[in-house]
Amino acid sequence: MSIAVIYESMFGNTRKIALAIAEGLAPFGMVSTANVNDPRARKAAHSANLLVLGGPTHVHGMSRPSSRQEALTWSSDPRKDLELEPLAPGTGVREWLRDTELIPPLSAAFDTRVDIAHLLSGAACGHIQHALAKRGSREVIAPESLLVTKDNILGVGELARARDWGTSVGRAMERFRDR
Ligand SMILES: Cc1cc2nc3c(=O)[nH]c(=O)nc-3n(C[C@H](O)[C@H](O)[C@H](O)COP(=O)(O)O)c2cc1C
Repeated sequence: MSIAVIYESMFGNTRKIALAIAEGLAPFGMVSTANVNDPRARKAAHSANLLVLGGPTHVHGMSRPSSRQEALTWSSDPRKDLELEPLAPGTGVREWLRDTELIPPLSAAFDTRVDIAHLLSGAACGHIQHALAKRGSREVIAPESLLVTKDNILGVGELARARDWGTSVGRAMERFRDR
């Protein structure tokens, strides 16, 4: 099976989570991982059986040009101590999904968000899965949020949880394949 793990990330948290998910998926097929602003992302999606797509939660949902602009502003505030990802300026998951011609038949969605009550944080992952379904892709497993602190630092144990979730995605994908 060919698996594409595609992510958006302004400050690196979602990139690290995506790489950990890819590790968990490694026993289940050929895994390619790419940022939405890397041309390889589209190529990987076009040839994949399964797309695992994720991004940061911005304003309770998927990022928009305005929220990514806000993130750029945060990164130039020395008090926040945030380093911008080299591939950060550009498109987001929402636009990438809209502009990618071929979306794999199977998918799973994830996000990163702040570790506070879901009612307060919102979560991008459900919106991403909904957008994938609108493109005709079937979810193999429920969307998942991985958590960061209010200071934008990955929570303790979240990389391990991401690896385990990747393994669960792989197992779920196999159940779909065997049907
Ligand atoms: C403009 C902006 C808006 C955000 N809005 C939310 C939000 O509504 N809920 C939330 O839980 N986190 C929110 N966050 C925090 C990010 O989801 C979180 O820091 C994420 O891990 C960043 O991922 P990244 O490092 O891959 O960019 C927001 C961050 C930014 C920059």
